[in-house]
Amino acid sequence: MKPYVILNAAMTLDGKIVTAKNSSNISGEEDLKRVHELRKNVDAIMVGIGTVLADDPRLTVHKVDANPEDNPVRVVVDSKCRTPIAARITNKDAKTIIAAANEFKYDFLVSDRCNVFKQRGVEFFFSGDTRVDLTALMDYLASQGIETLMLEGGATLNFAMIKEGLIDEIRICIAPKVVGGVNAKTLFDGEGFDTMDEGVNLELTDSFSLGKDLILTYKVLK
Ligand SMILES: NC(=O)C1=CN([C@@H]2O[C@H](COP(=O)(O)OP(=O)(O)OC[C@H]3O[C@@H](n4cnc5c(N)ncnc54)[C@H](O)[C@@H]3O)[C@@H](O)[C@H]2O)C=CC1
Ligand SMILES: Nc1nc(O)c(N)c(N[C@@H]2O[C@H](COP(=O)(O)O)[C@@H](O)[C@H]2O)n1
Repeated sequence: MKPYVILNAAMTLDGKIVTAKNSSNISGEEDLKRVHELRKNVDAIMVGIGTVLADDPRLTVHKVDANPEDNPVRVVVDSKCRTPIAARITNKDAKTIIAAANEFKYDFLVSDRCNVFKQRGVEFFFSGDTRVDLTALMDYLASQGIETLMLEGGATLNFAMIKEGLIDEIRICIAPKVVGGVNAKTLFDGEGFDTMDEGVNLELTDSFSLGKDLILTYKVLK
């Protein structure tokens, strides 16, 4: 059992989702409104710990009209429980689940940080030995009533999710910009596949201009 997973991201024409110096304002205003309408229409939104540490995102609906109950559940994939106490995703604006790995479970559960998170209502899910078991996580989220999940990056988690066959749809905003840089993260990093034959095949289902950007929607072929 798993939620329907939509990966949404913004990238430059050369496939970069952030520069090597961590600059990531890619989407135009119109696209950000589209993203927040999508946030409003899913049950949960998930990012990797790399994104939390780099951006300190809110992961709420704050660029279009919304009520507090429109905020999706926030899920952070954080094997080693590195989420900072000051991270905005741990505030009370929405429910938050931190998914961590079993190796770090006992030390974390007795830590002061864990108590602070618990007081804020943050929940935890442990799976996998040293790294979060993403399939088990999807199964758990589905058991919690989460039917639709928006994956919002970053590069490492995106690849792990698609490699595990857990992404159903991809919505990409391509900004008319090129930034280059061998150290700038792309839409899918991770270890990559060795051959084109191993690559994940997609089917283009929609494409349209939005302000200065181009929006492409793909179904992931399984
Ligand atoms: N332009 C865009 O649409 C977006 C850009 N970003 C950018 O992406 C960057 C962050 O990307 P990354 O550093 O790649 O971090 P990430 O957000 O993909 O998190 C990766 C981390 O997740 C943890 N993790 C735990 N279990 C895992 C598993 N089973 N598989 C994979 N990872 C697992 C690991 O600690 C791993 O290092 C940021 O600079 C952010 O600005 C992030 C989201 C959207
Ligand atoms: N769709 C999109 N376009 C961009 O240009 C971006 N930089 C991102 N980044 C993602 O949005 C998160 C910020 O969320 P809040 O506004 O703080 O709620 C950021 O962490 C990335 O996941 N997305």
